[in-house]
Amino acid sequence: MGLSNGTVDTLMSDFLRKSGGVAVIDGGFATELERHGADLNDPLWSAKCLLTSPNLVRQVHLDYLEAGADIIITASYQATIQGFEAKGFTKQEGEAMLKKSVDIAREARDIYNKKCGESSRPILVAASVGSYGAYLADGSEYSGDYGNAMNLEFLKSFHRRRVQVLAESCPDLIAFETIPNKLEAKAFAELLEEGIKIPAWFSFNSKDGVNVVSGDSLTECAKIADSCKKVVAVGINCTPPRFISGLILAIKKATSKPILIYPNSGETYDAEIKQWVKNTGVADVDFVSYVNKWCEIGASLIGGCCRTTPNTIKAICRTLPTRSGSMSLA
Ligand SMILES: C[S+](C)CC[C@H](N)C(=O)O
Ligand SMILES: N[C@@H](CCS)C(=O)O
Ligand SMILES: [Zn+2]
Repeated sequence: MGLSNGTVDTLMSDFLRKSGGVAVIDGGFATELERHGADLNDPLWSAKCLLTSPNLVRQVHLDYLEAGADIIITASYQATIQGFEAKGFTKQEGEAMLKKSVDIAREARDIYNKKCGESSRPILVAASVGSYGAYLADGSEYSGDYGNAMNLEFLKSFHRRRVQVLAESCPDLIAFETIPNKLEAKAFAELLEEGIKIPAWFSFNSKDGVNVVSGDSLTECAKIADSCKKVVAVGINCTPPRFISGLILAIKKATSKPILIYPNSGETYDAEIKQWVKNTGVADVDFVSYVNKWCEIGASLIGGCCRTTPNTIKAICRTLPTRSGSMSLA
């Protein structure tokens, strides 16, 4: 079940209450596809699997639900109409692919709920919207540098139809994620005000533990999210775990909306070879050692981003007092 009666205003508070105060987001999606053998060396990155392996996409969603995730994020992070057009698809086919990303996640939820029967829990499907930098496919979401010629209208027009199509596909939420700069946060906030009926979260990334990756002030970015009525949670993703506590404290000063956190493993991404460099990562046990501290200081949605796995999510569920013993996590 989702939360079919929820409105934009109450969706997140109802959901968090029903989840015992802290909800669990899934883990790295694209990197889990890769662990299952998918080759993501492609401008569409994980969205390539919507074309080539929809069954694997569904299976990864199911694996995260089995691991204990309360929120699953769709495969649309790097799915854009422009990206599909560059591959020779029509605009309509690109739009159909966006819808398919939501349909597959909803199917996974239905399958899982059916299996759980009466012991099912509320589960949300969050439609991912990655940044313009993700579409560029050169790791720009870790620099947030779009050049001096970039402007608000360009970003709004780049994302507009994509956001509309995803919203019309009936996810519970839109997850604007790995937002690297203030201009793009503003573009997303303004697009939401153009009649989008689905609530959203804004999730930024940082590489210094203070600012967002472009160097823009996290406080200013979080304030943009705070001012937008459609935004129901604000936080950080795809950022090393060691930076998270400080970032939560900074966000808390800018908003009283729920705070979400889904760090990566701490490894570094090499966009040229499209691979993670395995030198600075933390093991699941270290990642999870931070989780209760993050909750104590104010986070209420916790999961993992790139290079975390269903095992990370199982470990998060085991460590949360609100979850321990509430489900079997074999
Ligand atoms: C969050 S990054 C690892 C996503 C992939 C990147 N946009 C690329 O295409 O290389
Ligand atoms: N939801 C995306 C985020 C990439 S930073 C993924 O997990 O692949
Ligand atoms: Zn990530």
